[in-house]
Amino acid sequence: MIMGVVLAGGRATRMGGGDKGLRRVAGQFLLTHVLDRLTPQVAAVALNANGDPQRFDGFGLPVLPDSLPDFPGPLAGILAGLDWGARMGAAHIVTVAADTPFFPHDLVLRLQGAAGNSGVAVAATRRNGALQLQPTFGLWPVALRDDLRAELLRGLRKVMLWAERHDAGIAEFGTDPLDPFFNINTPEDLSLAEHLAGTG
Ligand SMILES: Nc1nc2c(ncn2[C@@H]2O[C@H](COP(=O)(O)OP(=O)(O)OP(=O)(O)O)[C@@H](O)[C@H]2O)c(=O)[nH]1
Repeated sequence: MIMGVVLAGGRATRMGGGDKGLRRVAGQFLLTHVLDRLTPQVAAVALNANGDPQRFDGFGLPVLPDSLPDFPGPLAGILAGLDWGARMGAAHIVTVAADTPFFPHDLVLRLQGAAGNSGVAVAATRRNGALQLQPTFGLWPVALRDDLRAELLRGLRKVMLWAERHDAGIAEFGTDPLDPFFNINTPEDLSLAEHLAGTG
């Protein structure tokens, strides 16, 4: 069983603070766009976010604070997702970023197809021949959660470094007509997403 976890624990400094997922694109929360893509692909979904969980009440989903507070970066959110997956009896989780509204409808299937013996896979695209890794979009076995906890405590902060240590497979996605991992960091990105949502 694969569960989905939306990584929404960032600080959104380039956006001016607050929750990027609660910004609106085409009249809907960014998080709603993300959930519309993720929910059909997994058995259940949770949000990873710190602070007051009540601001997400309208989504009716579990809100998972980082398992290790004060460890900056998305790895702490992935660990929170793995701990939740373990409690729910899942074998794997798939993580997605809360600021990426157009990610592939076949993300989970393609990650499963790319995973090697370790069961780990991450998404990527290619630009001018070079692989662009998208490690916040990954398939992670719940059995690796104690390994991740130990690595975080040792100082590991980079998702891709942890993925490489577990021989991550790479699921490569096309970018025509749109980079599916276009993510929203600034108010200008939000305007562009508004335009893309209208034309897409
Ligand atoms: N749990 C958790 N998730 C994080 C943290 N930092 C980033 N993320 C998530 O990682 C993904 C990529 O985040 P970024 O856009 O690089 O960082 P951000 O904090 O959201 O935005 P900036 O502050 O503008 O860099 C998003 O899904 C974030 O929610 C963190 O400290 N904890």
